[in-house]
Amino acid sequence: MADYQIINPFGGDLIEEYDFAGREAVDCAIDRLVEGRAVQAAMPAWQRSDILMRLSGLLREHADHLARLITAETGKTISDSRVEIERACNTALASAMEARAITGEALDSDAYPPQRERIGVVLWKPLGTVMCITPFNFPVNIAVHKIGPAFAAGNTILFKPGPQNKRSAEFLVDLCYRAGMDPGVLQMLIPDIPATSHAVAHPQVHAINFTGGTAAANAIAAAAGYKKLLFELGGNDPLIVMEDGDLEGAVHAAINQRFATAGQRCTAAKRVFVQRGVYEAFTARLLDATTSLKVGDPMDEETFVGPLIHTAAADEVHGRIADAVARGARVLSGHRREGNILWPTVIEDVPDDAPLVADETFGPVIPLRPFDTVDELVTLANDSPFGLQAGVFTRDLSLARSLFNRLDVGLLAVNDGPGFRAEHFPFGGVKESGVGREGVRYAIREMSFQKTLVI
Ligand SMILES: NC(=O)c1ccc[n+]([C@@H]2O[C@H](COP(=O)([O-])OP(=O)(O)OC[C@H]3O[C@@H](n4cnc5c(N)ncnc54)[C@H](O)[C@@H]3O)[C@@H](O)[C@H]2O)c1
Ligand SMILES: O=CCS(=O)(=O)O
Repeated sequence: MADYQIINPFGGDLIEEYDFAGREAVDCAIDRLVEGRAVQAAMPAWQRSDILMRLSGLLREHADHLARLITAETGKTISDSRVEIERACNTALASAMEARAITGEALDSDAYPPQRERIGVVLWKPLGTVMCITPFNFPVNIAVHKIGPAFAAGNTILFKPGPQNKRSAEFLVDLCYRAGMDPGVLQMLIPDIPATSHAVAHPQVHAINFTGGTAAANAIAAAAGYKKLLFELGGNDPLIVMEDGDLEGAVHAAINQRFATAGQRCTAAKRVFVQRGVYEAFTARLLDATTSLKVGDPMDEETFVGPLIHTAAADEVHGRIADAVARGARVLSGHRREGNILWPTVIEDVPDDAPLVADETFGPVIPLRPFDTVDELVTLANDSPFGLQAGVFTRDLSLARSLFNRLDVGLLAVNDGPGFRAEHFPFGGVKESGVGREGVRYAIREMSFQKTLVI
């Protein structure tokens, strides 16, 4: 039997099986990427920009095929997959724009004595070879968020997608080649864990750009040694509804940012805090909206909630809901399961230390938590090892400003949910949500170093 089987999360049919790459294949790919540095060094920025622009066009041209590949391998609904490809086109386009705009700065030595009559010209240079490791949930857009900026910065790239995403990843790499990237500049491999660690530790790999969970991040950090690490990790992001907030907007954000992608998104609204005065009204509207969502076949254009990625994931989320109920929580809607599909679930009275809310729960569950004061809210929201993003619905700008200062997050969206993301905005968290920033311009800087010429 092959090392890995790609199973369709909806229906369970076998899509493909394959063997993982071993250490020899890793060494071969890295040798190729070392040679490919000369290709990048000889290429002017405008040519890199043109290639990324072509990639954006190719992604658009093949959007339907790519969306279907993503849906088949992840169970993400086809409408979600289409949104992902639209985002990936923008990410490639933003990488093309930024590739031309990488600029340094000039410094005059006369700012401090002694007088030296010198000028420093500070430029951004590529790190060399960057290994990009991606998760299952946004297999194309997250990959483009890594490959686009790494290429724009002038690096060569070793791309390791999630094992479930082999087909969409191969198609993406083929589009990159068709756009004009040299195979010496981009190599894709899916090694087993020991061979992945070998690549991570390899002295010719200068940086790891990783998106995924804490366990893998810890293993990568342990293997990497002294090299640049860019980590985009998990979240337990709060959506906050204040008494003066737009309830309709808040319900819309909760539904779209928790039940889409079956809740398997780092920035999903995983905890919903509602101020006591509007708790009942918000809950009633949320339940109304939840029960009308179509659940089922992810290839159906009308489906809003499809399956989780695999049976173990569905077992885990289903088990956490059952555990919360055993601790006194009340299910208001959902908690039904068929195969890997979990019906969108709204639940209240979950104890704050139940794993359903204390840990990152990757599934379509909204735990409602009432609160009275802003101080109480801030304590609850910050009581997490994670700190990715947050969203607040309020008309009070001074409150928004104060929450911006007090919440431990990388982004606060006002009158939107924590799932807000524009591809060119800085993206990343604090605490265990990660290290460094994505968002095209910021990712380019993360995958570059500053070199200074003194004249
Ligand atoms: N912050 C973000 O931008 C962001 C975005 C998407 C997902 N995520 C997080 O990713 C997680 C879900 O994705 P997942 O289940 O694919 O994550 P995962 O950590 O299991 O896997 C991510 C990638 O790491 C690889 N990997 C696993 N173990 C490894 C090891 N020991 N050494 C090297 N590589 C290893 C996997 O094969 C995969 O390619 C969630 O925690 C989610 O919050 C974060
Ligand atoms: O899992 C999250 C990735 S994104 O949608 O926030 O970019």
